[in-house]
Amino acid sequence: MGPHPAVAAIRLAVRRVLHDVLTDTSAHRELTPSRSPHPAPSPPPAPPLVLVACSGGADSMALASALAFEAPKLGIRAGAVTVDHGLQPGSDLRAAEVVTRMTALGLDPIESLVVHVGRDGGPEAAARDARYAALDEAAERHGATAVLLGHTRDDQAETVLLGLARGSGIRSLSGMAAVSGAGGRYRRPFLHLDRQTARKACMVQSLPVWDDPHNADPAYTRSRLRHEGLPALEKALGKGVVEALARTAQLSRDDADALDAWAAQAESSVRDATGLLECAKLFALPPAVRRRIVRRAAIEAGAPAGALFARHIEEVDRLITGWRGQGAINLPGKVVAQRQGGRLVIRQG
Ligand SMILES: Nc1ncnc2c1ncn2[C@@H]1O[C@H](COP(=O)(O)OP(=O)(O)OP(=O)(O)O)[C@@H](O)[C@H]1O
Repeated sequence: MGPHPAVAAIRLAVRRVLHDVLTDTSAHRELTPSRSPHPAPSPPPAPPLVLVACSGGADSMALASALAFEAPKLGIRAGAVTVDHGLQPGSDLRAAEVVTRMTALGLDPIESLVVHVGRDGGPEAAARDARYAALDEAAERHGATAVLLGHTRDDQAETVLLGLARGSGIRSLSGMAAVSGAGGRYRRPFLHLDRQTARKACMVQSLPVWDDPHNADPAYTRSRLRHEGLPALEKALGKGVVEALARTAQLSRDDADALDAWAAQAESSVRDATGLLECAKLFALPPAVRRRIVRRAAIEAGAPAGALFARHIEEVDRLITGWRGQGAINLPGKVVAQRQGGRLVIRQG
């Protein structure tokens, strides 16, 4: 008898990603030229290492179990990292528990990292920044080829809804990428898998899971969305809404990539000989392309991307499309945008 369908599903998802990782690694090796004209026969390359980022929750426990099962069959070493944010009493005990569970799965190396969570951008963003910094550092130190994250289709649907509610365009509707980070380090094998499948896979494999109290804490926006927003939407629109939102993410990502490429190409044609942006030429472009050029120029001038919102760009855009002698516009990062003699000048003020 084969494995339970939920276990088969998580293993297949991980196997696919491991194949991608292997393909990318061997392509990279072939592309990396030897420095010496007469290279000495090199020792066989060490088997690649893939780490799983595990919180002890159902999604990443399922992920860890599937990685432990699939990696050896492909000659890949499999390890794990758990991050202790130190935000709840007993978080150190939980981290130790995760290490025990990862050891039982046969993963090696296993790391438990304690991080300091600051305050920038709110509690969720600060914890995430600290976590990714720790994961990056661990990946570098171990020379890991990839780090697997347990985000599911449900997480993706939540991310799309959060983007939609912010009103900030299709880039934020495109949610999380299946591959991201430096050199495509982060991989999300479960992005097309629903949360229930991961939970079920843990249950049938008798893997104990830890339910993060933050996930149920109504103080967190994502938690309210998970426990109130999405169920209400499902009630009103039907069960397929999560899948539809995840599909929206993929479609939006493709559209956003195409528009970004268009804007990058169009940019040189709207600059004058001195490199300044010409308002008449910008005006002739479709708004989606024009606003992207404006945004890129603002970031180039020093505006932090994370603090630059759609309303900022819209206001600068009005210097081009609704010119009536407006004054300079202040942007985050002390960047100033103004219109001067038919040119749009964006620079540090
Ligand atoms: N403390 C942590 N240590 C290591 N990895 C983590 C930690 N928290 C989150 N991750 C990684 O990020 C992914 C997404 O985390 P997030 O908190 O958004 O989702 P989650 O629903 O809590 O996931 P899970 O059920 O796996 O805990 C996790 O699946 C895991 O891969």
